[in-house]
Amino acid sequence: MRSPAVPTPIVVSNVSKRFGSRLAVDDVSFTVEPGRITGFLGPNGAGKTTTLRILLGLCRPTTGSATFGDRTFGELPNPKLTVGAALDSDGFHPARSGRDQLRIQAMAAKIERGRVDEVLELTGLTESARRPVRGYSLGMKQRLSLAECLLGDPPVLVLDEPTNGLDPAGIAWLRDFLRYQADHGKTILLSSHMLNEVSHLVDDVVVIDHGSCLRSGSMASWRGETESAVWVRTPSDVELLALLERTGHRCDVREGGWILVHGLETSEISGLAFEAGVQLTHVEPYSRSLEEMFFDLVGSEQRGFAHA
Ligand SMILES: Nc1ncnc2c1ncn2[C@@H]1O[C@H](COP(=O)(O)OP(=O)(O)OP(=O)(O)O)[C@@H](O)[C@H]1O
Repeated sequence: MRSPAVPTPIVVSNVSKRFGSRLAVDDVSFTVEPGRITGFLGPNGAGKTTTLRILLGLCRPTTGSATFGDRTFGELPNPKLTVGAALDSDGFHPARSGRDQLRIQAMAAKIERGRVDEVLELTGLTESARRPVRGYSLGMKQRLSLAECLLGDPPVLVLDEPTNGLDPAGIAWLRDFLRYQADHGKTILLSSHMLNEVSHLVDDVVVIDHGSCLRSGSMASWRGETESAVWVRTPSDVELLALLERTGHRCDVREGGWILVHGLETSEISGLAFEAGVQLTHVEPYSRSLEEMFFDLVGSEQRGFAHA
């Protein structure tokens, strides 16, 4: 019988990493809490992988420290029992079956054999477990990486770009899988440069760009700080635009007759239009995407990266 894993935060304190003249990570600090899914987000080259490599003991920080609880990766007696890490889902032996890959890993980490079938079940791979990995889709390889992470039932999961190559159904499966793990107390840190893709997966965000941490905290508080806006449609656009101008409200006219009104809630624009006798046929709250919130943070000159 395994004893339940002790909830373990990830603590990154003032980590910097210099490669020659390049400062890849610049004084980054954040904490990842147990029971939460935290997105480590930023464009290509922002410093995400370097930070994760430091956390996982694969690279030494120039300054600062990164720990699981109060221990660095190197200080953990059997790391697989504390942290499950997936940095690369393409490192499996193509001729070996998924089950054999996991058995070898389990043996090396002195984990009981029965756990292999449990993690195959948890990741939905039981049916394909005896087939060689060369026949697996990218999504199945991602699941096999997750299965490997779970072998030691660790309290912490660290996943580098886990949505890479997943179709919408795969992303939906990953969301439910991660939520289940977080609800069972695991600390989950996942990196991604596809901001909108992960916005529905994460509770908290750490945003990094050019090696510096720009923001850390909950998605909800970040959303709460962004300006409200409302989509409306009206058969009387001239009257509505005149009303908005009179009342000092900024708006954008978009395709299909939609008008985006800034700085108002749905009830406020409805009340304003009703009092002025302007009919509205549609009123919908506008929700800013994570990508747009990111650009608000760094300035619009960096818009290029999102489609890289
Ligand atoms: N071993 C290395 N030697 C020199 N420079 C490096 C090394 N590893 C990373 N870098 C540089 O450090 C910066 C940060 O790279 P890193 O891979 O951490 O970014 P990233 O956010 O993970 O990007 P991506 O989303 O593309 O994986 C980049 O400019 C990269 O070229």
